[in-house]
Amino acid sequence: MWSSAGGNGQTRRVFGVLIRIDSVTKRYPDGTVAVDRLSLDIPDRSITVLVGPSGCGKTTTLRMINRMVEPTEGAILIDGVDSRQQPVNSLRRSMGYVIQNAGLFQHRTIVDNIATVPRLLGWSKDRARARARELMERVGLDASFAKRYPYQLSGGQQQRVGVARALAADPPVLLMDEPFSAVDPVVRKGLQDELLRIQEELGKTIVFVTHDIDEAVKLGTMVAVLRTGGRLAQFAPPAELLSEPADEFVEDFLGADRGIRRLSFFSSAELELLTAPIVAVDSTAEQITAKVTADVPYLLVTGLDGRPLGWSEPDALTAGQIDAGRLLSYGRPFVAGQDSLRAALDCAVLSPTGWAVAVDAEGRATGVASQAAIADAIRGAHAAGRQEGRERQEEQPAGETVSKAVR
Ligand SMILES: Nc1ncnc2c1ncn2[C@@H]1O[C@H](COP(=O)(O)OP(=O)(O)OP(=O)(O)O)[C@@H](O)[C@H]1O
Repeated sequence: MWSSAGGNGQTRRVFGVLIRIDSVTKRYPDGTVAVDRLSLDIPDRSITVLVGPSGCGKTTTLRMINRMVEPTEGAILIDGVDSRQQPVNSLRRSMGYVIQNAGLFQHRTIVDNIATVPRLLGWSKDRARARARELMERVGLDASFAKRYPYQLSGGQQQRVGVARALAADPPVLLMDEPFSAVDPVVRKGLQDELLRIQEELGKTIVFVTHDIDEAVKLGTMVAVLRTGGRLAQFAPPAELLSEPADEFVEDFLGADRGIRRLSFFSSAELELLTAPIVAVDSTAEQITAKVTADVPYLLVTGLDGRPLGWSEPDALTAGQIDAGRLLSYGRPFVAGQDSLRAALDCAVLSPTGWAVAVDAEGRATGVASQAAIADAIRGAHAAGRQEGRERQEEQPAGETVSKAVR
């Protein structure tokens, strides 16, 4: 067992390899090689994303895992057992399957759509429906939707039903094929966040196909980048992908800003915060004067509850009583230790003073950081990340590679 990437700043646990794709090739009858000698170790209880351009073999790979497509060569091992030795029906029951546009049965109510697999397994109607209602709550669907039909739901709501249906028989594995591609970006973000939360709660092993690299980086504990012809270009945790793309293809596929996006994986916990430039709104002129040093071009004024009110030049404060209405905006603060260095940098860039304001979970100011301090922290995090990557690669067998992430 080892620690792994956390899509929302949490450290996730990865327990071992659940699905081993061992030198698998798929050649369709017309001669198309969709997947070419692909080997991947898919870790247990985490999200592995298959990403790549259209036609690179993502769906074929996913379908080979539940034997909707049979490999031409190579083997797929589930928990160490060759999938060909398992009856297809029981194999598929152990793997929930979610597709784009949800693929719901239009003539069945939402509750009965979700209850489909439990009913097939012989559960009574009442028990299957009770399970379906429990899952509706888990995926964030209002109970009042239970008796509606799919056409009476929005696209995003239908996708939630699709996820609930796949989870109904509590399979250890979820296979998801571009499940969120057909919804708008805002709904999509909500569905992604929900999936991370569900994964965190339920500890499923999820194999997720997308052509969207941002989605892959956000969701993946591990990301497999495939190139046309179904060949593996790189298999790595997202932070490593961003910092060390294996070749030009991966680099191009990652797109612009990968340096900035990489900062999402660095915690702000090590960032050095200054508390000296913080003054309470009821401070006396003497107290304010005592805070002023050459290093502090601005003072952050906080309310009596400790929350930031705004920035001021020291001179404007030492002259007399603090007028909260005349302060410069402090912009958007970051939560120290919880948010990433990307968030801290964003705060500094947007701040009228160039300094970022750190707060605790209750929103009380805990310190401020200059852009220079954030740049130092970024250099430190890069060095630590490189070292961690080297150590992990030395310690772990190929494929069993994961690293820490913070968003
Ligand atoms: N049944 C089939 N017969 C012949 N060729 C096929 C078949 N299914 C898929 N292919 C081909 O295999 C290749 C890989 O297809 P696949 O659907 O796995 O790619 P993909 O990466 O999921 O693509 P997309 O992102 O466009 O969905 C493509 O060239 C496709 O045309």
